[in-house]
Amino acid sequence: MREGGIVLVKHILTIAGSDSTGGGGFEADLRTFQEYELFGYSAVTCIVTIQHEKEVDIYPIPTEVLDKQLQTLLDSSVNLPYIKVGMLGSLENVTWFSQFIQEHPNQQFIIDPVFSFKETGSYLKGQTDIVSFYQQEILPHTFLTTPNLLEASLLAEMPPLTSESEMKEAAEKIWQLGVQHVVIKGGTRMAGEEAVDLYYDGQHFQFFRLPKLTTNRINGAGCTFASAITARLAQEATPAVAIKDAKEFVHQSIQGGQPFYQQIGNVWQGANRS
Ligand SMILES: Nc1ncnc2c1ncn2[C@@H]1O[C@H](COP(=O)(O)OP(=O)(O)O)[C@@H](O)[C@H]1O
Ligand SMILES: Cc1ncc(COP(=O)(O)O)c(C=O)c1O
Repeated sequence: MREGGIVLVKHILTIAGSDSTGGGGFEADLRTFQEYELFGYSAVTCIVTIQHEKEVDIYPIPTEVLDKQLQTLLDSSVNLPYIKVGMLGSLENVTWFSQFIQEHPNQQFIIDPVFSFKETGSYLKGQTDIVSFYQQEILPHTFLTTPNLLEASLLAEMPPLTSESEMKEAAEKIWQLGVQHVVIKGGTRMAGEEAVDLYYDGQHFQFFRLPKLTTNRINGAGCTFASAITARLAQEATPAVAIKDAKEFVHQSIQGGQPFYQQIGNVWQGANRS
């Protein structure tokens, strides 16, 4: 759309934490939105720092500050129909968000339930309560969710998922919580040569497969995948098309990943520029 001589772009919001390593969090989301030529906004939920490659500290933003960020954005004249949500960072923030999502029935929420860290394999504090808030209060109001294999087993209350049939069973259980579209990321955690993701809309299963890349530059892959899906939805793609495009986008971003630590590096969204 044009206004005078100016091209007007679509606007999109992420509610997410800051990843001080630069790879994940709202930093990844905004870089992704930019590649899709969308005007990205962020409301910051927490700041994550990592010392000596293993000590993860999460500094949650107080809920009143979260409220004020969202008021600033949602009171404006811009339209933000699609909102991506990443790490909320504390049980207080998860509780706050449960209320927020229910008060905004006209927005479509894409929820990436971030419960654990790839860098260290550690989990968020208060994990059991956090998972039950997602199950009972958040997912029933969610348009699309993108758990990884670990998060899917927690949400579906199943043992670790090791096969495509278990992914299907978990997707059905998560869908029964009330979310409209479920995407389970098999990623590298699933055995085999392919990075397999599963989409379920309550009726049909669809697998998305691409070759597994041999690289450790994968920090931010989950955030990039969910924000690319949100970007394509904002551009009016169907969920199946949005997932297919996002899968190719994150694949390119992993392939063009940049070094950070010796053990793990960061995905680079700019690798999608031809
Ligand atoms: N090594 C890899 N090669 C190709 N695709 C990958 C690789 N690792 C992850 N992916 C893909 O990246 C996306 C994010 O997955 P994953 O890294 O499992 O998420 P999370 O960051 O939430 O744990 C998925 O589409 C997954 O299949
Ligand atoms: C704030 C924040 N959100 C999300 C993530 C998850 O990143 P990924 O996309 O690798 O799952 C991280 C990882 O460090 C993070 O710090």
